[in-house]
Amino acid sequence: MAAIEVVDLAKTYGDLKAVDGVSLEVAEGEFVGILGPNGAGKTTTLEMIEGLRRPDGGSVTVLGEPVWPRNAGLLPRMGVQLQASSFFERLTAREQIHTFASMYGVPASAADDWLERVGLAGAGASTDKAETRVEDLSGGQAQRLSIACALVHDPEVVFLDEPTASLDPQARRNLWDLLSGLNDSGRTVVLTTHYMDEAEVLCDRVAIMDAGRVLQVDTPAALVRGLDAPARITVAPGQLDADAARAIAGVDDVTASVDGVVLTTRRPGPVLAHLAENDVLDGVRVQTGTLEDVFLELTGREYRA
Ligand SMILES: Nc1ncnc2c1ncn2[C@@H]1O[C@H](COP(=O)(O)OP(=O)(O)OP(=O)(O)O)[C@@H](O)[C@H]1O
Repeated sequence: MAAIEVVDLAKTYGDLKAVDGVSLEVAEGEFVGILGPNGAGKTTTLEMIEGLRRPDGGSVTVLGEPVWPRNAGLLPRMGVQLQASSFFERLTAREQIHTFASMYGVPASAADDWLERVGLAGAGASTDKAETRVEDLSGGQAQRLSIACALVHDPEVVFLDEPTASLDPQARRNLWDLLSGLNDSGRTVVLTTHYMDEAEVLCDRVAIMDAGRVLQVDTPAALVRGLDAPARITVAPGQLDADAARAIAGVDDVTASVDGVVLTTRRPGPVLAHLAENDVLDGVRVQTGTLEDVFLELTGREYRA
């Protein structure tokens, strides 16, 4: 049985089709990302899957049960982190998560364990923030706390809405370590993100969303493999002149840049072999397609998060 089954989901605001026929199946234990630019419809989709917004059309089941009308029986089995994390004011981090724990009948010791697991308390934490008020936490610390609060009742399915939005690159990477461990114990995780690299690093499969529709769903590697995009091979400066590069069989285009000579080719194998034979392989950089290229191919537009 799929952990999550979304069929032809739709939501309209006035004239705007915010979600326009989205279907998606998530297997148990899978980590799936919904990736798209601002306004693509990710949050609306996620909140309908969570049972927080009423769909205008289509259906959602989580763990085999319909999420709408509001299904209170599912709440203990789901962990939900909303995009704007809201906390109880003036509580410390520890009081905050204890409050969440008590709502689910979870012992305070389990809540303390979660503070440690997300690095906000205990010997492993670089800075112990358990007794810090939530409004005095940094953005990254607040995100860690809100994820811990969403997980404190050990849900089977976890939903995260842009968990690393507005964090600096270092804090994002720290949070990735935490998130990548989330489904180790078989939890199903669905997150939304507008960061391509995040989707690529964390997710088993990625649903690329734009203008209310899911354009393609697959593993990041398969999405990129399906591209009809050439490889770009950059040879370090001073090793190869542009005319010699143009003469290499399989090279479609050559441009000079400050990084060296850039060869565009759909047959990187023979071109690299030629460079090796001519002893100019040192410092060569090969770039293949990225999820940005996939988005460009699917929509005809550059990806702008
Ligand atoms: N309650 C609402 N009333 C009217 N329009 C809405 C409402 N919620 C969302 N929208 C619109 O629906 C579209 C999709 O919004 P949504 O928040 O789902 O996108 P998103 O992909 O999550 O974007 P972001 O990355 O900016 O959060 C946007 O154009 C948004 O302005």
